[in-house]
Formats: sequence, C-alpha cells, structure tokens
Amino acid sequence: MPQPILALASDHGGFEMKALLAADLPALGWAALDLGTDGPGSVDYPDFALALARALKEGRAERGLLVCGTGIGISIAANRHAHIRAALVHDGFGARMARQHNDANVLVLGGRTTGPEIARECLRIFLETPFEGGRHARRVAKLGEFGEK
Ligand SMILES: O=C(CO)[C@H](O)[C@H](O)[C@H](O)COP(=O)(O)O
Repeated sequence: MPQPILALASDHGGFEMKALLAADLPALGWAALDLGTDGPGSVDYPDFALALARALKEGRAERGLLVCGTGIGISIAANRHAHIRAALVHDGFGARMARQHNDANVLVLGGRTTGPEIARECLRIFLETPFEGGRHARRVAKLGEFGEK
C-alpha cells in the first residue's frame, strides 16, 4: 500500500521546525511533499499557505503541516480555503482534539513558540489520531457550508 503524503510548508519563521518534523515522517509511515520555504530568507506566509491549500485540493497530499513564527498568520491564511481545516496547536492534547473533534486536515505550529519535542509529539498525535465522527461530523459538515454562502 502506498504511504500517505503529508504536504509541508512554512515561512522563514518555521523552516527549521519544518525540516525537523519532515525527518520524523518515514518512521511515522508518511511521505513528505515539501513546498518550501527552504531557508532563512524572508518570505510571505500567505504564499506558502496557498501552495499547501492547492496541494490538498489537487489530491497531491492527504494532510498538511504549516509552520510560521507563531502559527497565527499562516493559520488565518490557510483557513480562508473552504476545504482546509487548519488547527494551530501548542500541545499534544490540542493535536488530539484537532483530529478527534475537528477532523483537522492541517496541523499548524509556531516555530518561535513551540519547542522541538512538543512539536514532534504534536505531529505524531496528529498523524495517528482518527476522527471520532458522531456529533462532531455534524459540526464539521456545518463548517463546510461556510464556503458556499
Ligand atoms: O504571521 C506570523 C505571525 O502571525 C508569523 O509568525 C510570521 O512568521 C512572522 O510575522 C514573521 O515575522 P518577521 O519579523 O518578518 O520575521
């Protein structure tokens, strides 16, 4: 069976964390689609959120990871796309809830706000935790309606 693909994108505030987390993917059973940025040069986070949103829309990846300095700007940008449910997470509990309750398809982390080991834990939980469905499916379906109004 082919490995599921995680699309990764960041601005300059998140590229180090993105590289750290990409290295964990093989052991977690996922392949990486790295959409940049690749260095410390200043770039604009909306461009990278857009690249990742397109990758998911086109079916080039199953889920996504976004990182900027705080995770805030890149979350705002990503959630403008109706097919994206991006969750800015700061600990393992948040990562678990983002999957179980929100069926989040994009994990967002802050490269300047979250330590590396917490970030690695968040990614592992995000990739391993299934959506619970049930009452949460009704609520997630309502989120999908926003894009049609
Ligand atoms: O958008 C952000 C904050 O909401 C991100 O943290 C960016 O990475 C940050 O704003 C970039 O700041 P810089 O001073 O241009 O490095």
